[in-house]
Amino acid sequence: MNIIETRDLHFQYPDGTKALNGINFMAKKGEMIALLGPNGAGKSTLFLHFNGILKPTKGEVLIKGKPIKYNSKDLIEVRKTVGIVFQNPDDQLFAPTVKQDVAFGPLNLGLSEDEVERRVKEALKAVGMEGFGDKPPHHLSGGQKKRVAIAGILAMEPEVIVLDEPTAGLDPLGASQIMKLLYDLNRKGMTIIISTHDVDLVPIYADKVYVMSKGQIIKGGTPKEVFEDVETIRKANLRLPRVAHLVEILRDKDKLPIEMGFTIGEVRRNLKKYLQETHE
Ligand SMILES: Nc1ncnc2c1ncn2[C@@H]1O[C@H](COP(=O)(O)OP(=O)(O)OP(=O)(O)O)[C@@H](O)[C@H]1O
Repeated sequence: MNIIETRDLHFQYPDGTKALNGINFMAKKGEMIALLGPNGAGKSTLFLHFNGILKPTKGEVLIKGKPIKYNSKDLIEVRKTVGIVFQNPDDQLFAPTVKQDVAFGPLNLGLSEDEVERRVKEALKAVGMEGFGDKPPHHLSGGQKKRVAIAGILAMEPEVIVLDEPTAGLDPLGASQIMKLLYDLNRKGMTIIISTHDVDLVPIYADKVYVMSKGQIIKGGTPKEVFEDVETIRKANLRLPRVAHLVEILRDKDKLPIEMGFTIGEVRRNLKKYLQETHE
């Protein structure tokens, strides 16, 4: 069963902007999905439908097979299942201290103080922000705010975590730490959906990739299936992972028949294979 599904989803903003034009999106339990697309493609708008913050103009959103009903009781249940980390952490952080911010969601779930404390501690540790609990969020750097925003959602222990550009604004080490954390959570069974412009990270972590352009999904599949369709990738103002671009150049310009790959590991294997074959 799909844990999140949209059927023929359309959305128009009050000013008339048609941001989504017939989206059929599917996330199965336990998948790690990356949504790619240029600025303004509709990624954030789609995400805001996943926990009922926005209501479709047409079409429907199903959580665990049930259409969202948009009454407050139903929305509480939906938000227990699906947690969203917004693109801009300033939209998410508002409490006087980091600790209070991360505790806000769990407290609203009516959990005991001990349980809230445990979750806050664990979530801050997971994002590498233990020791920052007493700081006001507005004194943190952009990347630190992002981590705290992620901790706030982790502390809710949702079944699905949706992150709008989780690595944007993070330094390279911070970005790989966050991706590694999401990967570990995914291995433990959590469904993870991210939007990103970081095409180098996608083939390493994602099971499934969707490409959006102008409010539509123009391609979906495994990273291999998606990145092999170079025409669609370039049409959506995206690029190949750099390591794949290198293979493309070696094949096209240098006429070396190296098998395509999308991660450093894959390309390394393919290069070694090629070198072994030519030296036999
Ligand atoms: N509140 C709003 N009112 C009107 N139009 C909006 C609003 N928010 C977004 N839009 C428009 O909807 C379209 C989709 O925007 P959205 O933010 O979903 O794109 P995105 O793919 O997340 O882009 P980015 O990669 O830049 O974050 C754009 O044309 C945008 O200008």
